[in-house]
Amino acid sequence: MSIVIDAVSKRFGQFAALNDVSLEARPGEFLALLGPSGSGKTTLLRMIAGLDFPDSGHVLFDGADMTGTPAAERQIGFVFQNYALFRHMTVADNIAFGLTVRARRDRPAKADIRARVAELLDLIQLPDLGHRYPAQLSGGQRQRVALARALAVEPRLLLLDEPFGALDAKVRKDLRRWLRELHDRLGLTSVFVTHDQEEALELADRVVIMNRGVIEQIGTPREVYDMPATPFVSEFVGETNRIPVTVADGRVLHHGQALDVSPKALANGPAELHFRPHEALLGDDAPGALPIVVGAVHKRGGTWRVEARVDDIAVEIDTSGPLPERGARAGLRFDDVQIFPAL
Ligand SMILES: Nc1ncnc2c1ncn2[C@@H]1O[C@H](COP(=O)(O)OP(=O)(O)OP(=O)(O)O)[C@@H](O)[C@H]1O
Repeated sequence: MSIVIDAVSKRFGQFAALNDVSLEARPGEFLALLGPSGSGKTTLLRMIAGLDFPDSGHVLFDGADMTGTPAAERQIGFVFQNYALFRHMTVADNIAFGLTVRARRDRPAKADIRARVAELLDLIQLPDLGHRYPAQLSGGQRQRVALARALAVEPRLLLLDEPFGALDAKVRKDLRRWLRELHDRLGLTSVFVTHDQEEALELADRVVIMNRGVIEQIGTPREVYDMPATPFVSEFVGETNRIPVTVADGRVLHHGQALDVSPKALANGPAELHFRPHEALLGDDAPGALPIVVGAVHKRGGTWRVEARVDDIAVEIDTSGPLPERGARAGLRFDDVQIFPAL
């Protein structure tokens, strides 16, 4: 199923939680909504779910306008971080819940519900735990049961709000791989809210980066990492070094000295150079290079991480080449670099 969010805005009193947000999820796509706390991710998810309604704009599923349709009629599966299982019900009864509460005419026969629950227990790889109570499960197992409960009603769309937020790093990593496989196998369209960039970049086909109620960029994990559209995305996704410069008549100046850097199409005025540690080439302090003073050096994975300073600004560079001495003057060059107008 495809989802279209068309110019959706939502206010809470004077506060604009979503401001003219538009995006599309293609059928079978896994979208991550990524952004800092309060950026509007959950509000947007709730509009898609039908748990809340926009002040203006539209929500379409497969082209049909669902803007005012309540959640119960949207055929959606939800998994929330704090969407606790019913403690007094067994795992099997929890999974069956969405089917057993249906009106009699839509409710499957008891034997069919049992069969469906057994199928879902297999799917979440907990085939023998149907008789247990939630308190007898680990956190990761509970979230898998929550997912099975969401899938029981055969949703067309799966919405997940920080489903693994409360779990430890290792379980989280395992579960997210498993979730991605499940998404592919079942042919779902999924929207996943997270503020963990690693999770978003690893899981999603495309990442929607949100900030203060607007979308800063929508792109593949590679696009948002390698080609950040805004300074916010550059800072929020991955590590970034930022150096103030000036654009003047097609040149990029640092303390009046021209750098070998393309100003792209920027107008004259103050600007900011953004580069990731692996994007700088460490060399000598020749004209055109950004001058640095080398600090500590330490091993990081297969490369060296060099800490350095540009004036009093700390920068970090990854290199596998010859290592400069601490205190040495050196210079940085760039194959490709992001440059944004100063805010
Ligand atoms: N019912 C509400 N009434 C008033 N303000 C609200 C309401 N729901 C959300 N907000 C505000 O809207 C903003 C966006 O909230 P939202 O929950 O969408 O953010 P989020 O990006 O999901 O954050 P988090 O990562 O912390 O969950 C926040 O500033 C929040 O305080």
